Parts: sequence; structure tokens; C-alpha cells
Amino acid sequence: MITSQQNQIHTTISELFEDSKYDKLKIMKSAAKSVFRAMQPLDFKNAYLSISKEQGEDLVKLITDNKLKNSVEFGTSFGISTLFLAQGVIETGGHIITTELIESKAKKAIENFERAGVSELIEVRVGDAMETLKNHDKPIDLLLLDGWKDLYLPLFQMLEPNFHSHTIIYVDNADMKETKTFLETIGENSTYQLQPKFNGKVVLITIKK
Ligand SMILES: C[S@@+](CC[C@H](N)C(=O)[O-])C[C@H]1O[C@@H](n2cnc3c(N)ncnc32)[C@H](O)[C@@H]1O
Repeated sequence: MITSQQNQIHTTISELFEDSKYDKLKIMKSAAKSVFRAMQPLDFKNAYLSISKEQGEDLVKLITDNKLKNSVEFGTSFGISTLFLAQGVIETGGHIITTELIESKAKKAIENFERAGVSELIEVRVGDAMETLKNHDKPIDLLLLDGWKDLYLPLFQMLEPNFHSHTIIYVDNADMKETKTFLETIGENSTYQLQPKFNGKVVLITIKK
């Protein structure tokens, strides 16, 4: 049963990666439009901006190796990373809360989760993560940060009461300027340890034992 479900997820992920090959062009067009102002999520309403296949496979391993169940994701986009999370939590008996600001993206992601047969594992919250996750009061085993970088710190601080000794925070785009500032702040806190991966594109934050 799990195998056929895994195949269905795998097929959907492959189709989405195929569709995402036009992302570079879309990103360039959006960047050109926003020369005179900071780029905003809406500028990328048609772009996947997804994690790589290698990162996704690594996330699945991280979940299964550490038996992570309760996952929270900031930044769903069209759902590629969420589907990798689903591949992991199917094995551990867990589930996912994911949140996306742009309604049309969330809608498409929900369709993709249905197509992959994993809707029952995923709760999609549409809106600003600072609102949709505001009253979260359940233990978080895995937090995936992959939304707008200026929110990494406030969101981390807001969700911190839900962390426990085995929580893993997966920080994507760790090499971006704003993320580096966030990581410097977290690095000053003796509670946490930071482990770079993928040549610094990703950093894992864990609780010091
Ligand atoms: C890098 S993309 C996420 C890619 C996705 N995790 C993947 O790998 O397939 C970032 C997403 O975060 C969303 N986002 C930006 N600000 C947000 C906010 N305040 N709350 C929720 N989502 C937000 C953007 O609309 C965008 O779709």
C-alpha cells in the first residue's frame, strides 16, 4: 500500500519538476519588473522556486532516519517540498502543516496533493505565516523554513515554544544575505547548533544536547 502511494507521490513530483523548468525565465521577468523596489511574493506567483530533487531526497531521509512526525512548513508554493515531506511522514506516521501566502499557489498545491493521493496527510493554511501559525501549540519535530527570508527570525521565535530536544529546523537558502543575518542571531544562542549542508545552501538547526 505504502509503495503504490509512494509511486503516486514520486510521479507527481517528477511532473512538477518537469513543469518547473520554465522557472528561470519567470524569475528573470519578475526580477526585471522589480528593479525599483524590493521583490515581493506576488512577483513570483507563477514560479515554483522549489528545493532541488537532491534536497528533497535528503529531507525524506532526515525524516525517516530521525522518525520525525509533526512537520510544519513555511512556504508551500506549488507543493514540491511538501510532497517530499509527505514521502517521509508516510513512513513515520506523521503529518504536515504547510502555509502559503498566495491563494492561487495554495489552490494549485492542494490539487497537486490530491493528485499525489496525500491530501489526508497535509493541512494547507492560506495566508501570512505569521497569522496562520500564530496559535500553533503542538510539538514540532521538523520545521522547514522556505518562505520570505525576512520572516525567518520572527517566525522561528514565534514557534520556538513548540520546539523540543529533538526538533530539527531545516533552513533553505541559508546562503542569502537576510538568512545569514538570521543564522548569526540563532548562532549566538547557546541552545542551538548549526550544521551546513549542500555547500551552505541549507543549514540544519538542532538543539544542543
Ligand atoms: C521559495 S518558495 C517555496 C518553495 C517550496 N517550499 C518548494 O520547495 O516547493 C517561497 C514561498 O513562500 C511564500 N510566502 C512568502 N511570504 C509568505 C508569508 N508571509 N506567509 C506564507 N507564505 C509566504 C511565497 O509566496 C512562495 O510561494
